[in-house]
Amino acid sequence: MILEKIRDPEDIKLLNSAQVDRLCRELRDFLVENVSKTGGHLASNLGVVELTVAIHRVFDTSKDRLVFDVGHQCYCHKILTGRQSLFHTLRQLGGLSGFPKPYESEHDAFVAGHASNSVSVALGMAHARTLLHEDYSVIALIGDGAMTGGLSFEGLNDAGASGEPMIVILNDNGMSIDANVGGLSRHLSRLRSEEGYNNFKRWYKDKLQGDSPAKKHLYNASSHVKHWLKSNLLPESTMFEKMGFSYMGPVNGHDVQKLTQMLTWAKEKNGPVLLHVLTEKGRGYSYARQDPERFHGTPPFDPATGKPLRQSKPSFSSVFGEALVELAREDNRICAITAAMTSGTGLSRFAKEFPDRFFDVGIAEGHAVAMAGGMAKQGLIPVFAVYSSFLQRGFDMLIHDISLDNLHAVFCVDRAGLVGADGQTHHGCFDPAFLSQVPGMTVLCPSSFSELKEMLHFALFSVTGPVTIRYPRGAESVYKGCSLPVQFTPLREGSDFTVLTYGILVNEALKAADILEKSGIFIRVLKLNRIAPLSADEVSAMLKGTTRLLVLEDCLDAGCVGQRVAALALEAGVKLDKLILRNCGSTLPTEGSVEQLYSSRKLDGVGVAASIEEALHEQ
Ligand SMILES: Cc1ncc(C[n+]2csc(CCOP(=O)(O)OP(=O)(O)O)c2C)c(N)n1
Ligand SMILES: CC(=O)[C@@H](O)[C@H](O)COP(=O)(O)O
Ligand SMILES: [Mg+2]
Repeated sequence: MILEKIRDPEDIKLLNSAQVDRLCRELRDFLVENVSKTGGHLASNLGVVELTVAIHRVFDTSKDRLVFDVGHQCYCHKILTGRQSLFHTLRQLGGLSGFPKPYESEHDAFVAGHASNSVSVALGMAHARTLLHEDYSVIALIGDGAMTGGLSFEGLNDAGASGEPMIVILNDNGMSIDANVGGLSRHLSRLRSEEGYNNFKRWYKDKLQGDSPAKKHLYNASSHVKHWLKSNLLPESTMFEKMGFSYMGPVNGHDVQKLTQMLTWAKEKNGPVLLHVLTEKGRGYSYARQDPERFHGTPPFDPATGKPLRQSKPSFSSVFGEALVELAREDNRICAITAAMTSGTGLSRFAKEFPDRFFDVGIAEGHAVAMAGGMAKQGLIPVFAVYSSFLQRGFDMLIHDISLDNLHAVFCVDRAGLVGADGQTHHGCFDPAFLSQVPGMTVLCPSSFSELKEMLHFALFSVTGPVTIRYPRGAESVYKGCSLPVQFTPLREGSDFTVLTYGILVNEALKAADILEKSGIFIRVLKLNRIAPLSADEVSAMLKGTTRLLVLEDCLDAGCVGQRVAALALEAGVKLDKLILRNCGSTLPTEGSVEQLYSSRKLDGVGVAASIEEALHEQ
């Protein structure tokens, strides 16, 4: 085994070409074997095996700065930079992160998880190197999907003009999570045809050049075809050159030798270079190659069949998607928008049934929000389904392009709260605070599938201004009730303590009530159905009879609902003897199962019950 012997990435530079080929094969086997157990972003990593090896043959990532975009394709890099023996802990509590983390290794130059920032970060590093008179290379590795994000254009625009020596490696596999979309994607596929053209030219010369009169005749007669192909299929110059980059490629991203040569040239250039690399997502594992979307982020699976080990259950996303299709059949003003997350947000069926009313805008959340504003203004009912942490990108547009004109756009905020294995960059821990700050925004929080459906109907047809429905990753739990969107619903009565919560955490509050009941402690469980707007009168009505309160949430503390409830209670003259704000605190949890993370932050039934018992003993 060659892979086992790679203790340091410098070892890769010593391998001969046969050993490099073997290393690539072993890396693929290692990825499939491990990710089949842990789950993770398999297809993207299988696609960058040769590219990662070539990068390590040319650069020293302990000093040269390799900035991953999104970072879901960093597994080979982690394996080759001293983390092979820990790889079985990937995406688990206390284990390796699935994304680059500088705290894990000096080889991880920068945090990643959200798309399209790598060129900006790399340019910042290049400026630092120049101003501090240091000597190292800076490389941004960005996919064709991530390049659809507006932020990457801002970075390219600035970097191209800056003249700073840096390399942007564009890993073009034609795929985002789903097929890539938009004008850039079309430009890239035209550039890709250059590789096809070069291959054709080689074949053409090979076959038709020679001394025989027949070959000469055929060569002359057909050369106009070659010229036509060149002038009609290939662009005159690339957008990257126009922005100030030296463009190199496209190059076969599975040929380590060619890649090594190109990277060496790029390293020597004294200015910004864009190296266009063509790769195949899922390469080397037939199930992933045939269905790269399914293997983009996969749960554990059987490597022999490619089948997931557990059957997938209905989720809030799938229930939302089905419900939206039903409603869209009734009302043709309803449109669905996704920012490159069609399947993740449950919109695949909508996309098939209503292609004209379905908009995949690429990884462009800010644009999606502003576009929803335009649609709403002109009479449509836009529904933007988006993961909570990615909507952070659209905060300004929520205020400027939606709220200021009180437009009726619907935001279906998926992955709200803790998401589990993706960790810090993906937890939806900010939206309760930032959505509640948007003037005029209604924020609804279903705790069950039936409630989600009810609230979707209410949001589409009964709310006039902007409205959000926030729901978690995965399935509903024990609570399957349905409260119409009234402000709050008491789920359990008791006078010793009140637990106020919303969304999926009602299940933990109910568990706490069961645990405490066994010790003769009876708590009131209040379920908030709408966390914004919230008034002093509503809080006063909610807390009638309550003197001891615990507010349970899966977001960060600053700006959480508990803080608002406390302030409004004070304003309303509600006197509380005891107040516990139980949330994620001021730091984002890392990776782990949602249950483990709840437990680590005492957000689970056991933790809540223990806190209440402790508080009662103190009194
Ligand atoms: C701001 C933001 N929006 C959405 C995502 C979700 N996301 C992660 S990877 C990905 C597709 C990236 O495609 P590409 O960069 O081409 O990489 P590939 O998977 O093809 O290797 C998307 C949409 C994200 N990480 N960040
Ligand atoms: C890398 C990335 O941002 C996405 O692929 C994310 O991991 C998807 O997560 P879900 O599994 O929750 O859809
Ligand atoms: Mg891609």
